[in-house]
Amino acid sequence: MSVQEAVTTPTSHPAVAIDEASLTYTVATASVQKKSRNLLQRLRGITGVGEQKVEALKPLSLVVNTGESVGVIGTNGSGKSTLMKVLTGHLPPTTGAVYATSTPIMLGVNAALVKQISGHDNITLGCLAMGMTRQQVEEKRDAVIELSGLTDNALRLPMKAYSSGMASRLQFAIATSMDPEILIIDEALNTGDAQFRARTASRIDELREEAGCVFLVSHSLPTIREMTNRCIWIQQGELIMDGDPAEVTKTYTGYTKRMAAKKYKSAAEYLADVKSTLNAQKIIWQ
Ligand SMILES: Nc1ncnc2c1ncn2[C@@H]1O[C@H](COP(=O)(O)OP(=O)(O)OP(=O)(O)O)[C@@H](O)[C@H]1O
Repeated sequence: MSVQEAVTTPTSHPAVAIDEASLTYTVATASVQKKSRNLLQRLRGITGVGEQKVEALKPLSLVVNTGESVGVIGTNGSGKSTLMKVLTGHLPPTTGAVYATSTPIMLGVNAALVKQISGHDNITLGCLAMGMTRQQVEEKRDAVIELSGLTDNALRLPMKAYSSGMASRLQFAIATSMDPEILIIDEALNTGDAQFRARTASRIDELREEAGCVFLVSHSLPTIREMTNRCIWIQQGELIMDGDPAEVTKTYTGYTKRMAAKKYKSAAEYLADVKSTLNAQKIIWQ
């Protein structure tokens, strides 16, 4: 769907428009004399520093509307995180552009929480860091605590005493306390237990209802099916499929099964077949 179409459809309001965005990393590499055979010789033979380009994301266009929660799937190294970093503005696209109605907030496993201070203090710090006033932090505190599901005792402990699941819960609760219009969750949910997953699912629903839009990057296909209403499959930096989560995850499994069985030729043909049916979005500005 184009932005033009999206705008003219009464029920769709684009929250994010990715217009032919691509990303190529530049990596510094050591230049080595060709004759070197073993590691030591190769190290001795280093003649200088070169550069290597990694095309992590090929030009990709996508429009996501408010109220959509989009699952992002793809095998390791397929470009999912890179796309999310381009969305949040952490990485400027090499070509193309990204437009969003507000700054997308990334909730990732590495989001900044301070291990040495208590959960309570992390709530204060995290909320202040997201731009809340002290008064807003106090207004939100109970809701954050409730969503985290952590006891007062746990919240008094320094975060270094938390399990990874407990840390994820708190991180999720802090990050979503802002009611961000566009929220990106990168793998953060996989460490939670069933009870927490149910809470996050209902919080994601709330965000969607509050006219937000959510991107969820995950290798857990049940999580994607449970929590999203649209799914995109990225492979080798390209958009392969975009549609209903049940259908996309099923098709994707067809690919991963071939890869796991080392049927590489068949997997490549399957991928090309699926991609050929993609109705690629093109953004037309009015
Ligand atoms: N900082 C970087 N410098 C150079 N290349 C990078 C960098 N980060 C990622 N890449 C490369 O870009 C490609 C896409 O990586 P990306 O992290 O986006 O994949 P991903 O789909 O998120 O993978 P995973 O599921 O393993 O997290 C890979 O080939 C990777 O090696």
